[in-house]
Amino acid sequence: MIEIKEVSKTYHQGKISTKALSEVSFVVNKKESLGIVGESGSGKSTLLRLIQLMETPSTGDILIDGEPTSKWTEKQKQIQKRKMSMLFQSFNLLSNLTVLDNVILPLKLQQRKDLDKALELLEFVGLSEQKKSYTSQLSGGQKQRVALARSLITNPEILLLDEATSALDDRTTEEILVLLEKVKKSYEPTIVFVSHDLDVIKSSCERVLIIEKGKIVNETRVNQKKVNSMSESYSEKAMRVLSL
Ligand SMILES: Nc1ncnc2c1ncn2[C@@H]1O[C@H](COP(=O)(O)OP(=O)(O)OP(=O)(O)O)[C@@H](O)[C@H]1O
Repeated sequence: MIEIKEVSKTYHQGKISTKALSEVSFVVNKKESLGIVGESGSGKSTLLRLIQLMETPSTGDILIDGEPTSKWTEKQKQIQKRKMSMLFQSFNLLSNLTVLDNVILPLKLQQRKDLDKALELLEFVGLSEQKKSYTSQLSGGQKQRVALARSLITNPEILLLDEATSALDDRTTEEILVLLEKVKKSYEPTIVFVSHDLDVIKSSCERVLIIEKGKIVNETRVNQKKVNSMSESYSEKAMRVLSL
């Protein structure tokens, strides 16, 4: 369980201070999918970076399984970071590496190698045939599939998604959301999904926090609609959404 306890974050740039988060408190339960929605600049990415232990709160603390991370050594933080993976809007793939090498990269950085696992994950995301391609040859949806496979190679307990579908069109977004459901069933990670896209969050999260100007202003359980099957055509989706 992750507990965000009265966390504030202020950035200082010269004489300018920006309060990105203001006394934010909430928990993320093990294996749940928590959505965080809010407009641009509301503090969503800051929250993810804090959970990821890439930044530290100005005040307050982040507790992981009951332990305050502010008291952790760098080594303890490093161990926790390895239990988390992040998916970005911009995919963050290396264009000079093949699809397979991109997937295996997080293991290589830890001086480990597991080719079978990488191949299994490429199969899981439906990209076995592209394993030798360079990522520049792939579509946006395919790139995010590679990024998803790469994020799973370290068996993360926590998957953090920062606007992970925001660069994709509607159809491709649906495909990634279907894949995310498969990830949930097969790997049961804890998911924190940050997005400004309400439809995406509604499709993929059970519980949602609404953030505004650095404060959590509301929390709701999602009346979950089923993720649409991949067979729904663009025009069917358009009719469904537009006729609501
Ligand atoms: N490294 C930084 N230095 C200075 N200010 C920052 C930094 N990171 C974020 N901010 C500021 O903190 C506030 C919250 O930013 P944050 O990126 O967390 O919001 P967001 O909801 O993720 O927005 P977006 O959806 O546009 O990425 C903004 O006012 C932003 O300008």
